[in-house]
Amino acid sequence: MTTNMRGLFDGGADFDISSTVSWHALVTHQQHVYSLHLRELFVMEPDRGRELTVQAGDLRIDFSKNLITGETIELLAALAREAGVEEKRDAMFAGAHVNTSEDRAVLHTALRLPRDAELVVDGQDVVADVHAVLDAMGDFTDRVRSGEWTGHTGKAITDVVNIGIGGSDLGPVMAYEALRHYRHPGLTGHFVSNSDPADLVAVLAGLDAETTLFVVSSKTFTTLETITNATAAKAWLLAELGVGEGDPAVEKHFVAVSTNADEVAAFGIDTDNMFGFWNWVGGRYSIDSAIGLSLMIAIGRERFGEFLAGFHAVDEHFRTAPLEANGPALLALIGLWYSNFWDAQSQAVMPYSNDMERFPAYLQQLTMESNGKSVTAGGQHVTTPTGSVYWGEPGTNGQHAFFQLLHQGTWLIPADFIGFANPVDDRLTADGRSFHDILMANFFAQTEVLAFGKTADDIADEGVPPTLVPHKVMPGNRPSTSILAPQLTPSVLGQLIALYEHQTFVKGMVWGINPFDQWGVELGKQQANALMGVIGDDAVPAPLPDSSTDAMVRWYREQRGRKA
Ligand SMILES: O=P(O)(O)OC[C@H]1O[C@](O)(CO)[C@@H](O)[C@@H]1O
Repeated sequence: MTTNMRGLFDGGADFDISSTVSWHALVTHQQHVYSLHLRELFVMEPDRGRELTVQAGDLRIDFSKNLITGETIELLAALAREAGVEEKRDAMFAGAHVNTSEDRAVLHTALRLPRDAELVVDGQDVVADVHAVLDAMGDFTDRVRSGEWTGHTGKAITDVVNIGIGGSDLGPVMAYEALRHYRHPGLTGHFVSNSDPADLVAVLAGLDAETTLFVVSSKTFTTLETITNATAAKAWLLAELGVGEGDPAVEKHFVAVSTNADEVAAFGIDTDNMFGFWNWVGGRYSIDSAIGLSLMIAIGRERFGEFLAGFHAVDEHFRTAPLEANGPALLALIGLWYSNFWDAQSQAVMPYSNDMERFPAYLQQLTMESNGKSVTAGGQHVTTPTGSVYWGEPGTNGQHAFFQLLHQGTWLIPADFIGFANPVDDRLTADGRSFHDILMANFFAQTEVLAFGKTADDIADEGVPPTLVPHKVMPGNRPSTSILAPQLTPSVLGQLIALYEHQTFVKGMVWGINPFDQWGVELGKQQANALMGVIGDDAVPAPLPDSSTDAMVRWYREQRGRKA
């Protein structure tokens, strides 16, 4: 396969997804589905609960409570085919340069290939490279977990601080929290990301430098927040240990995860203690690369292997299942159905798992940094809305906060519910009742009530006063997808992440955009650097171009005791 995929991914300057036959068919079809309520759909198709459920690895994905019919799926699959989703998927897996604006392969799927798989890209044996790094991570992890790796004063490590931001933080912290049950009992993980010093200060306050290991995670090793935090952490460590800059103590307490060996060395970290990855791993697709080092230290190399195997199971499903029965593809296409044909602007994700609290935040970067684009890969302005706003909270907490709007508000907000049959531990009961059963009863109840609601007649029949009836009507017909798995294991977490990675890809491919670059975050970084000089300088700044920023900056300088 050629590595130059510009033709396929640019789609040709004339290709406009909203002008395709399938798109027009979906516009017409939407009017038909709009006239039906989920109550009617379940009467017309009594077995749709089973028929519209797809198995992807261990994930049981029930799409039946969506505003769809069998025909909707056929039309959406036709749209995906017209957009070339299958060819683009195959090209991505094969290592083609699908990230056209940066001329890079996109191979997070290679990070979870088994050791005996084969993939050579641009002359490089990718599988061998991946497993060499995994082995190095595993060896290091074993040494830290066993106490063989010690700090400068010979004490075993008790605390691991991951310093990173964006994809170099959200994946590690989300997975560390989600896999709480699998963590090493003698090691505590901490995550510092924000350039607000409060983040680092709060973490350092509870730490003993002698037993702390910092993992500085940054693909580029130039990210302002990460380098600032790492520099401050190094100064803290040196002061706490009573040694000076350049002291070899740093090597025992700082390791790096990066693609940039020069910057790692310049920072003062021994590149023997650097775990590498490659420019074909995007930041938001990197938790399964060396960026997962702090997670591997927490859960051990075997569990990390299971985590990767989970990703791979869903990769294989995505790669081989027909679109009509393909979990990630359907999740994407039904999401796109709401964005583009029902004017839905957001997508809620509700994990019924407290340990998955950070999953919605993780998905925000994955989906919104990927698909928040308004030009196509070929540089044309898109003709359709793209990237939804992802948000959510664990159930049941969300029920007592924003579910009111989901049930009776005016916006159409499709929601993904994620739940597990078995808790990772069920030691506590409430009067003999399982906590977990209470949690899951709520999961099932919410998806049921969102779909079917309660009519004015039913409410009146209960003797509710007529003036109160309209307030109590539950319209129903609110779509949700239920994603269930046997248990939140490392493998299942990997499967869930891969599910959302691939749904993000499919959406991007239908929209014709490049989900793998993020040019939109650059200008803000440059501007912050420019303003650093303005707000921190002794000299009174020259007038700034706009009166709002100018007045704010002068006010800020005054507050900080600087000349305004
Ligand atoms: O790992 P790095 O290079 O520090 O980048 C951190 C994050 O910054 C971004 O580039 C956006 O600013 C993300 O894509 C990335 O995950």
